[in-house]
Amino acid sequence: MTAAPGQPVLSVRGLSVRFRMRGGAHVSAVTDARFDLAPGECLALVGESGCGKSVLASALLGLLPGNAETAGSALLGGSGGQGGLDLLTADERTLARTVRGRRVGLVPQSPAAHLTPVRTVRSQLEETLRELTGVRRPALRPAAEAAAERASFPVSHLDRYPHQLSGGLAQRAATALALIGDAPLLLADEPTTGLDRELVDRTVDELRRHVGDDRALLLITHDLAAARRVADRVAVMYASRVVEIAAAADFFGAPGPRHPYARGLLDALPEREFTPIPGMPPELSALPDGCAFAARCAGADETCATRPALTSGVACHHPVTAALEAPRA
Ligand SMILES: Nc1ncnc2c1ncn2[C@@H]1O[C@H](COP(=O)(O)OP(=O)(O)OP(=O)(O)O)[C@@H](O)[C@H]1O
Repeated sequence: MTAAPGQPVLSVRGLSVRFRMRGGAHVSAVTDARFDLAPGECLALVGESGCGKSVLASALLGLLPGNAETAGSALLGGSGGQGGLDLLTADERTLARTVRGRRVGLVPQSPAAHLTPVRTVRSQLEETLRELTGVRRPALRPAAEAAAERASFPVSHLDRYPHQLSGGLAQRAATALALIGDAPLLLADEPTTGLDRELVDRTVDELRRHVGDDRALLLITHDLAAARRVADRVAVMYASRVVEIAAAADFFGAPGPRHPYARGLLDALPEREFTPIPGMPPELSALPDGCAFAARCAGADETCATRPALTSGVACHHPVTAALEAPRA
């Protein structure tokens, strides 16, 4: 099922996730996230470890643990009530039968943990094909081979077990599984963890190749080079909030990021200034009322004691503008 014409594949509004902890405490893992994902688009969600990226992905798949409380909406295949399914309120039966694999394909962080260790790749592809597409023998074998080829997984390796695969091939096997249902939304949660640079590039190029007229990719990563390589837009998360959303060309080129945290992220890259952002992110159980980045920000002043809204794509009371800073390399 694809999005209606002119509709986003995914429309996230005010999505918040917080975890109930012992003693009445709460961890706010995602706060008021809002973004759309258009057909044919790749949105990279970037940010430091622990900022809430994976929790957001789990919310979209209905895979949050029992101590999670959610608010807002995440409409799949429509918005404004026009045929969209709200992933936050859908029941488990709907999610299991019609969403996971069929409308949202997950490319996991760790294929080694995602693939069943005691079954060959062929058997896992065939099972997923049976389940999602209804293909039966004798068509199953050629269908599994076609599914492998689609993700550039060598057919000659189909009878191998996951532990017999390199990291790159395991990732391709996981991608092949994710593509079987032809889901309009591909959700890749840190799909390049543990891969070397060349394999990272190959993996994200591969994922990008599957973003077509009807399909969008949400790429969750802390690898800014990977985001730069394939994303159309970049959403930067800090301490549970999306603090900037920008076109990738603007973000990585000129004028560059406008939020001080996002600029700090880029400046920390070895190929840029290699300067770490001072300090640490706040505890998600004790977020300040105002800007969560203020304690680490050289430009903070009294206005930062109030929380900035995400206006014009940036949540900062005084975002850096092109007029203030020279374009970056
Ligand atoms: N079940 C839970 N109960 C309480 N806190 C949780 C739970 N699951 C996740 N968290 C917290 O939510 C926060 C966000 O975690 P998340 O895994 O989304 O971060 P991330 O940005 O994906 O980081 P990484 O890149 O390391 O995966 C973390 O502080 C984490 O400890």
